[in-house]
Amino acid sequence: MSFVQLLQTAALVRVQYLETCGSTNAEMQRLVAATPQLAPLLLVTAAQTSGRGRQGRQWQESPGNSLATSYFLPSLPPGAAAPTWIPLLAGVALVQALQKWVPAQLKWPNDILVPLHTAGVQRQPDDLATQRGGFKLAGILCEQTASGYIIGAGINLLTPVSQLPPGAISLRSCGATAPEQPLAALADHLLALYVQRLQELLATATRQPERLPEIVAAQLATLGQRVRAIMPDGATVTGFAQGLGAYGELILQQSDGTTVAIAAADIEHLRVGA
Ligand SMILES: Nc1ncnc2c1ncn2[C@@H]1O[C@H](COP(=O)(O)OP(=O)(O)OP(=O)(O)O)[C@@H](O)[C@H]1O
Ligand SMILES: O=C(O)CCCC[C@@H]1SC[C@@H]2NC(=O)N[C@@H]21
Repeated sequence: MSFVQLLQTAALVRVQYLETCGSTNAEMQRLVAATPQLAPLLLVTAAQTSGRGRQGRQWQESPGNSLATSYFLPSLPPGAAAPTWIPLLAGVALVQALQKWVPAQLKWPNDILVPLHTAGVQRQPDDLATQRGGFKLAGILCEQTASGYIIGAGINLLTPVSQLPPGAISLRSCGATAPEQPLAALADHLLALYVQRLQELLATATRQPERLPEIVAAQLATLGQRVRAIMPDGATVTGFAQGLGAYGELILQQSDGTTVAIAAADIEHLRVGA
């Protein structure tokens, strides 16, 4: 029995595998619209053809080498953490699952990185990897619907370096998987670890929301760095990433000592002195 079948047997989540799909998040949106009372569900494909990132950006796939998945969370009950924590919790769950293979870290808000000088990595750092503070192995895209939240995750599993975009890495090109390991077994093992951890964290968000800042901060490579935040309107804020706010915002301390809470931005790591 596979790892994901074990999850299904324990009734943790229903899993639907798709041969191919444009975007698992878009497919989940269609399912949610057709079935308003949809229960938790995991959509999975290794052949996504038009994956999306934040702000209409593209998530590039290498069909047969990468994993795309979307988890539907119907709701968070009253008294639970704010939904702005969901993408960060998904990031933590995926980071902790990937740590079975590599020293994965979270970059606020939605990037999963492997540190630049990790042993075994078959790729030279480029500008994008340096700016992010690591090679991008996976990304999270959460979207809200009328009846819940869609938690999308894209992971580069076996993609050769030649097919990866600048600044990216795959588990295989980290030297973390045996060359003969098939994608299905790897994907299955990773998904089971991810979904289990995600459900634990969502339970914590419901019962002990006060614990979230500490849980997320423990995996967040962004904290303690000097960073530039580029806001959706293009404005920039530079500062020292000090901590997380009540809604999961990134708290930056500016050079004049004042702090600012960043709710949404692209984050660049700055070299000391920049
Ligand atoms: N398969 C992939 N592996 C790693 N990175 C990818 C892949 N496909 C696309 N990307 C990167 O992911 C980004 C997707 O945009 P999105 O805004 O969701 O990410 P972001 O986290 O905000 O951006 P960034 O990673 O540049 O900080 C693109 O900028 C692209 O560089
Ligand atoms: O760029 C990012 O960091 C976020 C990328 C998120 C990609 C995943 S793949 C599964 C799900 N479906 C999509 O269309 N996007 C997300």
